[in-house]
Amino acid sequence: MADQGLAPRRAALKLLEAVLAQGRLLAEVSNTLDHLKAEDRARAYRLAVQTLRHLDKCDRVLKPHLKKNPPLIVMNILRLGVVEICEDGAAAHGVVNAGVTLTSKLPRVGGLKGMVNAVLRRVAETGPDAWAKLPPARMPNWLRGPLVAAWGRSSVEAMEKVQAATPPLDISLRGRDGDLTPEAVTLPTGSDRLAAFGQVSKLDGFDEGAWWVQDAAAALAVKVLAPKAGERVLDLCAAPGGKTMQLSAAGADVVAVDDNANRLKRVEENLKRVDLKAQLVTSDVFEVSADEHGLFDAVLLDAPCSATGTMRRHPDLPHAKDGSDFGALIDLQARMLAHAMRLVKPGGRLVFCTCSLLPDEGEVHIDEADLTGWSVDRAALSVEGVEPNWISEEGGLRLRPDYWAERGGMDGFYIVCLNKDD
Ligand SMILES: C[S@@+](CC[C@H](N)C(=O)[O-])C[C@H]1O[C@@H](n2cnc3c(N)ncnc32)[C@H](O)[C@@H]1O
Repeated sequence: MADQGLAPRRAALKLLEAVLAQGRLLAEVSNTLDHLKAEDRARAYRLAVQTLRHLDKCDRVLKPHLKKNPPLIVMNILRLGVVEICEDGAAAHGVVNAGVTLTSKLPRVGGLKGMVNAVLRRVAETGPDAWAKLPPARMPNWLRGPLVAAWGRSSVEAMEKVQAATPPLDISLRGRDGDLTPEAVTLPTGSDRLAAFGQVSKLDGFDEGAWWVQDAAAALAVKVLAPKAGERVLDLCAAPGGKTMQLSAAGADVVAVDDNANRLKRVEENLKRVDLKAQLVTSDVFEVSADEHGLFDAVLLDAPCSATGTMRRHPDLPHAKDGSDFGALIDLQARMLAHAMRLVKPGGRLVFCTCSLLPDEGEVHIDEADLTGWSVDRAALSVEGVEPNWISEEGGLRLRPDYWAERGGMDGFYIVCLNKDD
């Protein structure tokens, strides 16, 4: 790292500060890297992601060498050093020098450069062995507690093991005849997976619009909905449009709604690239009325949620959040579900899903919803590749990062299909 300059490290520190001190998500602050050349940008982002992915493990390696934790900025310099030495196997002298130089230039805490030097030297001696013996990084307690209560300790440990690895890239093909790189393997549910990949837009078939990036778990929601050609389908909370593309590719007549105009623009761009169509509506879900749009054969509601199911791809999330906004999200999901149910034709169906690992954002909604005139459609879950133990008591699909662990896991998701009486 050091021999490639300090700029990417400095940028990685800024990203870590934004996540750990300001509670911002990496996606919200990645534009702070815009001034860097592409190679440094990628390196800075990767360093920040790796540090966040292994944060608890970094701290455990550092603990024996620290009398007390230094200020956050210095702690983050040490954490970056641990990741480079222990995870990346970088040459220690370069990492130590970089850590010392970065610390020495900091206002007020520059005097800690001697401590940084001593600690990183000790990490270079004993850190890699300690690193190899440590269990995967644990999630922060605010999230680990509820997940252990929901799924049990050993399941959470299995999730943490999957989340410790860089996740593969999942792809949905526009048609099965699409041309993809030969390294891709087809998963039991039909998504394609690449274990290693570089820049996504440089992969075979991207420019031709042969596929789009979509986690295999996320792709299951539309498979459960099973759209038929010509059906009118309402896609609520549609951006950035992975599910919109699936619906349109199946030949459905899609109305896609999102209240975020910028994100809906991405749906437009995505549809254009893959040469698919949908009617795009910038609107709050609660403003969508049967008077204006009629009733639909099927409605897909991919409600805003804690996104705790996506942590293996977004390891910043558990460190940026503290769960304080989840109550409001759970309430919003319940109200959205009730509204979406009003937009389904008699005899039609509704798929509700969230990329959350918390039962309060999934199973509990179905347990508590007023389902008069509706039934939970268990048969809809008979989708290729879905395993029986993924089906939950109330008839939804519970997907977890530790499923398919040997293949690289999957996003956590909850998906349920409800049928409206005729
Ligand atoms: C989980 S994401 C949807 C992902 C999308 N279905 C896909 O497959 O690519 C949730 C979306 O809900 C949108 N959203 C949040 N609150 C909304 C509201 N009240 N009305 C409409 N859209 C909303 C957000 O802008 C965000 O794009």
